[in-house]
Amino acid sequence: MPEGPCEVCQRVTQRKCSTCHQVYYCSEEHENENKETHQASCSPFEISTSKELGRHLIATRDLKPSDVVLTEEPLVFGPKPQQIKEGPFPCVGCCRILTDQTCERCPLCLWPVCKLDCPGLKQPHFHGFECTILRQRATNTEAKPFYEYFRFDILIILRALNLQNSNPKYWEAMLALEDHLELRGPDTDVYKAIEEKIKILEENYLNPLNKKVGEPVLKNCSPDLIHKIYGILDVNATELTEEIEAMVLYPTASLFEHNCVPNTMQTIDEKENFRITFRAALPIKKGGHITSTYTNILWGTSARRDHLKQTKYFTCKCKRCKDPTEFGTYFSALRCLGNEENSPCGGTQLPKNPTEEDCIWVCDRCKIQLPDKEMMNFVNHLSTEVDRVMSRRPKIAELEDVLSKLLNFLHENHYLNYIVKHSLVQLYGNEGNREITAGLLTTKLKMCQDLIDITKKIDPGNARLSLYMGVLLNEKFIGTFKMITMMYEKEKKVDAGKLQEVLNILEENKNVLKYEINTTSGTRLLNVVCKNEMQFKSWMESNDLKAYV
Ligand SMILES: C[S@@+](CC[C@H](N)C(=O)[O-])C[C@H]1O[C@@H](n2cnc3c(N)ncnc32)[C@H](O)[C@@H]1O
Repeated sequence: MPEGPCEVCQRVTQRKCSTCHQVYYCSEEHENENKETHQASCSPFEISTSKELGRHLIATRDLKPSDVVLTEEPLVFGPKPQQIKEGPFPCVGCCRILTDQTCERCPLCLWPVCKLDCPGLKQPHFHGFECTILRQRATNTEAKPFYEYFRFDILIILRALNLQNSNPKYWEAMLALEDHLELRGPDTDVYKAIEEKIKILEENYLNPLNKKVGEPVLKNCSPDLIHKIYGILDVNATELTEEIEAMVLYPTASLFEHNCVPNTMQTIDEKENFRITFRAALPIKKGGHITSTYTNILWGTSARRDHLKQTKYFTCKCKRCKDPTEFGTYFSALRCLGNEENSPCGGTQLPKNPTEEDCIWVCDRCKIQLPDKEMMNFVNHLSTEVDRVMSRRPKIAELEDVLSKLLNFLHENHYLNYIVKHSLVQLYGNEGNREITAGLLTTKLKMCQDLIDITKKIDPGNARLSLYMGVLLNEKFIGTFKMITMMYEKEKKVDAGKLQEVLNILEENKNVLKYEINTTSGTRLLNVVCKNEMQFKSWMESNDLKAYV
């Protein structure tokens, strides 16, 4: 049993705070005595364990949206542990993506950096330690292709291994995390890929330094340990993808259980050493599970389930996964495809039991059944086509063309249609110098509203889709404002309720984006929303118009 000093008398005890179980009290009396002082820091969760979930977090009191659940600094931060074969590459100091390969280099190891005084270069837990290793072969930089020489995927392992020297407490905390080694045995692809990394790590980095120093610089760096650390990173680390491409591993944040409708939102502050903060996104009752999400909630159930199985080794059984319609959104639904004997009947095809392995898809009208594998292959094929179109900055005509093809096979709310429509609503009224027509404006506003309704159903707390929602609300504002000015020019009056509606959209958007200020796109969008608000209010003022108060 763990023990620690009582918060009041310092006597060593095993008894903990009965609410958060995080601090020690030798008696109920001392716990009550310190209640008021401890209240502010009393953890809103306790760590529980179950056979199915492993460790997970349970709320120790009722939490309302925006309440802070946890805030902590990373154990390890570094480039992703997957080899990057095609640029752009990250800066070894801060992992900011470099657009220019011939950019500045670290003066000591000659690895690429964003600027010579990047703060990450000197920090021992970022580039500081590994630099002493990398510089052992700093003369060979041009001998191989860029991606073969600069093995960014090795760096995070060096940083993790160095914790045994630099921070034994963090080292212990890291090794206590789930690694799922039992599913990453010698016959798996992931095992073979790591074996290759271990060879590179030893031959190119550790052995040269050990030779120079005359003794092993890391007490423990056996292949088994390296396999374990890669397992820990794959199962637990958070990926950063916007401007900074990196992996961050946190001690307690790693214990959040997954749910496809997470009840917390997370923000990572890159200016504060990548400190992570989790806030409640939905009300959470005392005793309820506190959840996060490990996958992309803009994917349909089969795609999410497959991703979780491949990368996190479990099958999700949350409410959304169990519901074939995904809360009435039909986010994965296909139009009836028919079969060899029967042509499509116009019905909707949905998985019968979506959480079952190899489930069957049934048409709600003609009852034709098709296997999950066949449906997934078909959707994957369409998804590749959508990715191809989206990657080349498509124009309205291209998007409308791909959408009309998709609508032949997919439900109008299918997640691939969502992606295409989300781009379309931003282009309607924004392409070329032509004024938007009243008809197109109506289409834009309807599409915005449909997407907003879906987004609210799959992410009711804006836990993950606040930027998507922010963009939609902003387009809804633009469309509604345009509609109002058209009406005003024609009739010289506007209903006060309509003006209030616009103000409400702006207010809702500021609320949706309030925790996005740590991301570049979030800040940019919030600035646009504030500018739009000023523009709208000054238009009302100049025309002497008033909304409801
Ligand atoms: C990031 S770790 C979470 C902490 C982990 N439970 C532990 O004890 O260290 C992810 C692992 O937790 C388990 N897990 C998380 N959410 C789950 C869920 N909804 N259903 C089943 N297992 C889950 C899986 O084993 C998964 O690979």
